[in-house]
Amino acid sequence: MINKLTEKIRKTHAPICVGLDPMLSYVPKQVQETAFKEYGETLEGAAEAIWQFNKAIIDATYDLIPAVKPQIAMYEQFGIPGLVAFKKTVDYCKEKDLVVIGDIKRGDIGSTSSAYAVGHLGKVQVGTKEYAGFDEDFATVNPYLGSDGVNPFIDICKKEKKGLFILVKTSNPSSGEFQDQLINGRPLYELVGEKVAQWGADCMGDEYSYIGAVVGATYPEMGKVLRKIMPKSYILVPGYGAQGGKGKDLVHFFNEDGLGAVVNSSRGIIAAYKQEQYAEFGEANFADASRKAVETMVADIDGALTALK
Ligand SMILES: O=C(O)c1cc(=O)[nH]c(=O)n1[C@@H]1O[C@H](COP(=O)(O)O)[C@@H](O)[C@H]1O
Repeated sequence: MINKLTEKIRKTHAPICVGLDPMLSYVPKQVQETAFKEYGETLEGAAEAIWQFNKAIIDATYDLIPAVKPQIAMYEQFGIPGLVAFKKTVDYCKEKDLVVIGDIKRGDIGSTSSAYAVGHLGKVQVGTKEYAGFDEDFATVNPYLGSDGVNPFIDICKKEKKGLFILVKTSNPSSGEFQDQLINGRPLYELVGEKVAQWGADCMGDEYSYIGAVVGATYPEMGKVLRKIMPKSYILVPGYGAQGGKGKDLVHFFNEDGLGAVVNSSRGIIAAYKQEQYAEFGEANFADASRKAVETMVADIDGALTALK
C-alpha cells in the first residue's frame, strides 16, 4: 500500500489527503433536509446526511488527490448508523482508487491491539471463513503502550500489505505536556521517532517503509528534526489550514525527492464553502468549493517546495 501511496502522489503531484471529518454542522441544510425527510431527525438521518456529504466531496475531488483520511470519531458520535456511514465511505473511496487512512488512533495491550488491527486492517476468522471488517489501507496508532501494543498492528500490515501512521508529535497545543518531556536530555517525541524508524526498517516497500509517523504541521522545527530521524518513513502531517499550518511550514517534512510527507486538511477542505475565500460557491456548490480548496492547498505546498529549490 505504501507503494500505491507513493505512486499516486507522484501521479497527482499532490502530497495531500482530504480529511473526511464530517460534523453535522458542516453538512449544508439542503443535504440534511433530504436525509431527514427519508429517515427523520434520527441517528440514521444524520448518518445518511454525512454519507451524502462525503460522497459529493469525494466525487468532486478524487481525481486530484491520492488519499483520504476519515476520522472515525466523527462517525462514532452517531452510533451504529454512524459506523455504517464510515464503512460506506471507506468502500466508496476504495472504489475511486483512493488510499484510505483510517484515523482510529488505537493502541492497547497486545491481545486487544490485535483485535483492533484485525478489525481495521486485517480479516477476522469466523468458523472456516474470513471477513474483512472496516478494511482501511492504513491506520493511525497510538504508541503509548509500547512495542507490544504496536507489534500486532505491524504483524497484520506485513500480512495484508497495509500500513500505519504512529503518533510521534501531535499538532495540538498541549502535545508538549508529555511528548516534549526530556528523557536523558532528549525529548520523548524524538525517542518515539527513533522507534518508528526501527519498526519501519523491517517493513520496507520499494522506496519507503509502510510504518509511518504522525507529526503536526504546527511544529515545523520538530518536523525538520524528525524528518532526519525517520528518513524512510512517510510522515502524515495534520494541522494544515484550520489549525494554522501553511505550505511554508511544511517544506522540511519532505525529503529531497519531494516525497515522504502527506499533508492532511479536514475542515479546510470539507467546510471550505463556509470560508470567506470560497463564499462565491455558496452552500449549494459546497463540493465545488472543496475542489477549489484542494487546488489551492496543492498550489500552496508546491509553491513552498519550489521556492526551496
Ligand atoms: O492523527 C491525526 O490525523 C491527527 C494527529 C494530530 O496530531 N492532529 C490532528 O489534528 N489529527 C487529526 O487530523 C484532523 C485535523 O483536522 P482539521 O484541523 O480540520 O484539518 C483531525 O481528524 C484530527 O483528529
